[in-house]
Amino acid sequence: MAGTDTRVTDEEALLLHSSGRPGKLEVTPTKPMGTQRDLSLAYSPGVAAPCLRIHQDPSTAYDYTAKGNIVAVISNGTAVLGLGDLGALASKPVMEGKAVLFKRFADVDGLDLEVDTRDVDEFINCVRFLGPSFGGINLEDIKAPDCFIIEQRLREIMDIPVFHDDQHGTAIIAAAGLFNALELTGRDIQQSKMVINGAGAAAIACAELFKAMGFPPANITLCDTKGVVWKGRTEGMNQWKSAHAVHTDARTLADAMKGADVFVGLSVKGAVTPDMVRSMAANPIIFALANPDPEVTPEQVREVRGDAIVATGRSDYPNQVNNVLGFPYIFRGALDVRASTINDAMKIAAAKALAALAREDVPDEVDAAYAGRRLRYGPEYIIPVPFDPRLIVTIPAAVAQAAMDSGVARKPIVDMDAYRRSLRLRLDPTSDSLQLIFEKVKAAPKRVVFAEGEEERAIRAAIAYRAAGFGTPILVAREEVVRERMEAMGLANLEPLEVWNARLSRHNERYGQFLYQRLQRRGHLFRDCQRMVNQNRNVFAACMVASGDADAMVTGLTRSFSVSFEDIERVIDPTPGHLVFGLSVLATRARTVFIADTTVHERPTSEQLVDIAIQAARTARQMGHEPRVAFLSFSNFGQPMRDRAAHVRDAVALLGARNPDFEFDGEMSADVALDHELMKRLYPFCRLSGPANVLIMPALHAANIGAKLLQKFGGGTLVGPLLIGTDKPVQVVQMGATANDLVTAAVMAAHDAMVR
Ligand SMILES: NC(=O)C1=CN([C@@H]2O[C@H](COP(=O)(O)OP(=O)(O)OC[C@H]3O[C@@H](n4cnc5c(N)ncnc54)[C@H](OP(=O)(O)O)[C@@H]3O)[C@@H](O)[C@H]2O)C=CC1
Ligand SMILES: CC(=O)C(=O)O
Ligand SMILES: [Mg+2]
Repeated sequence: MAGTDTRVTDEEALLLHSSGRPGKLEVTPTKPMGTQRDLSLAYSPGVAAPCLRIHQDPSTAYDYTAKGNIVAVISNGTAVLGLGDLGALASKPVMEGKAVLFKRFADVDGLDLEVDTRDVDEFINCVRFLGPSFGGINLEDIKAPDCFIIEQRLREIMDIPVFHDDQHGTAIIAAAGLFNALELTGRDIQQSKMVINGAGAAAIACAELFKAMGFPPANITLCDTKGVVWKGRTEGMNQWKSAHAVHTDARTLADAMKGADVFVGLSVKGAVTPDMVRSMAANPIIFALANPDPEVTPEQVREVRGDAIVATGRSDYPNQVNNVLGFPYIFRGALDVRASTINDAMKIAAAKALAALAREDVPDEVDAAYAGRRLRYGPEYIIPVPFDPRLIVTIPAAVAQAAMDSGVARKPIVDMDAYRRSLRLRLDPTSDSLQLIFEKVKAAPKRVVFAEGEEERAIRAAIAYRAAGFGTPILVAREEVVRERMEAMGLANLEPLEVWNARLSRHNERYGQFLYQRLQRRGHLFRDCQRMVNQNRNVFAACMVASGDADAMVTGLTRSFSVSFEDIERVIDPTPGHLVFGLSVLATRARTVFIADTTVHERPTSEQLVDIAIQAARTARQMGHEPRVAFLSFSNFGQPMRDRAAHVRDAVALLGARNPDFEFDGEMSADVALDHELMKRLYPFCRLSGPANVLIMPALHAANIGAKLLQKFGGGTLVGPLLIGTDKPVQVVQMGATANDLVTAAVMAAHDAMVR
């Protein structure tokens, strides 16, 4: 079973919770608190101003306080996962967990509140007065039927969204998974028979949503601790169970499971036996969702049924049907439009968006987060995984749109595209610095050739490039190989990609002549050139770009940088008067920094450093960053005066003589370059008006090591190294690049083609 190596022991979990600062979260200020003035502004006397504003107009609380981004996770601990009534205090680890999931996946500030009462009225009275503090209320792990009464009453009396996660979050995710599982097993929802074990919060909400999706009410049988919930039963009943009672002769779970198409467990560990599984219909769908241990394990199912689609609520098996896929994003969308409630339209929109996302190609980053499992729509992947970065864009946008369409949005979004961009930015700081370029390329799409067109990553990148509207991707490949790969990836139904076969292309004669003109005095015969065009895909792709058949090219997946670059150099020269070098872009939430030369010149001379600085500054500006260039060294402005820093000092002087139109200075150490306060204090004469954002390194090893250290410890994302200075747009990715990296490189190459 995939993923078993991700199992954890109790000891490991206890150690995690107790190590360092106990628990899982802390509060971080968002405003500076370093000086007396900071205190005067943020606290007394300054804080009086927003208080008075809010008093005059309560809606401004969303502008002057954190209210609009805080969701309270509230429980009384009466149904903690499937562990039962552990009480308020013992539920705190789960509630802290939900709070951090809010933050991690949707940038919502979750705050856990454990309310120590089992009395429904006391609980409601406690929560109802907390409304001013929060943008929304996420009720969690409150047992049925109390949870139904609590949620209903709080929804009536509070003016912010109140959402019982175990009911609706679970139902939304289960509905999305079920929708796909039915499709994969070729079932008609109208003809399918389902058994739900459990008749509590999660089970009742699931039954309701499944019926709303089209499941015939008579085909869903609920079971609880007393067995089947049948019409006429009196023991252990309540009005919510009665609403789902069915006419049936079945009295036990085992009776009900015979011939059932779908089983949904929302009860307790081990409630289902292998015999029950054996008695189900062909290709059964089994959602054993009790946490932390399912009603029946996937291993137990496999022993008796090889034809089942199995889902659990856990992270360590395939098909995790868990409300973590819902509540962060549903609240994100609801908060962003200041929805007064979370209604059925918003829930259904979330379920549909989740189901649709599972059918799309999965980015490599997501596979990597799951120990390299290749996630592909099918029986072992019916629902997106929690670490899928597309969720933060797709689900809140669908929820926000549904809130607007159904009239509960108090602050509708005017520009949905801008909203989607802002969502992406919440979790991915690079998206901001690259966004400008992405938008420009979409406005002027380009033909980009992917030289290694038979590689799966290249095919997926080409599909993504086209789907995003960046232009036309061209694969250098054999058509039949691309077709086979797309079939194997489950993408055969897509419109075919443009493929150029280097061996058979009618352009080969022309490319061969072109190459011969360039290489005849470098020891190459015409037939050598023709062979290179036929056999070397980098050469062929470069010829396409050189002769205008494509606007730009990307390569690098299968050969090292130097080998790929050598191929390209045969066809494409440096831009006259320019140097070819590597520029790495490190983007963090706080800043974007350009670092050069990270690939080509091992020990650049002063003159080369100057050229690198000028070209790096130009690229930074093209990417929307006003350059502040620092020439880095181990010394600062001649202290200590050592020979090794001399070529850097000379470069600063040489650049000064060329009177560039950007700020620059040096030599200086990295800490001074990046900390403007320190720079002003120690070197008030320094010409940079802010922290440097273009770092010119003294040598290749320092550049390469520095960029990677920054990425590792700075927590940002490294883009590139981008190849700068070639006469035609070319990008060479690193061999370990993902399909996503390749798309970024293709867009950078397309952008390069645009700005020339
Ligand atoms: N994967 C996910 O995302 C989620 C999973 N869950 C899981 O669902 C389960 C129920 O949670 P929740 O609805 O909040 O809790 P509730 O306390 O509201 O409901 C529990 C239900 O389970 C029934 N039950 C308990 N033991 C058995 C048994 N041996 N056989 C049949 N039914 C039984 C109870 O029956 P009775 O009414 O007779 O007492 C009750 O109807 C938990 O295991 C929880 O972890 C919940 C939310 C999300
Ligand atoms: C996942 C969840 O909320 C539960 O098991 O209760
Ligand atoms: Mg729960």
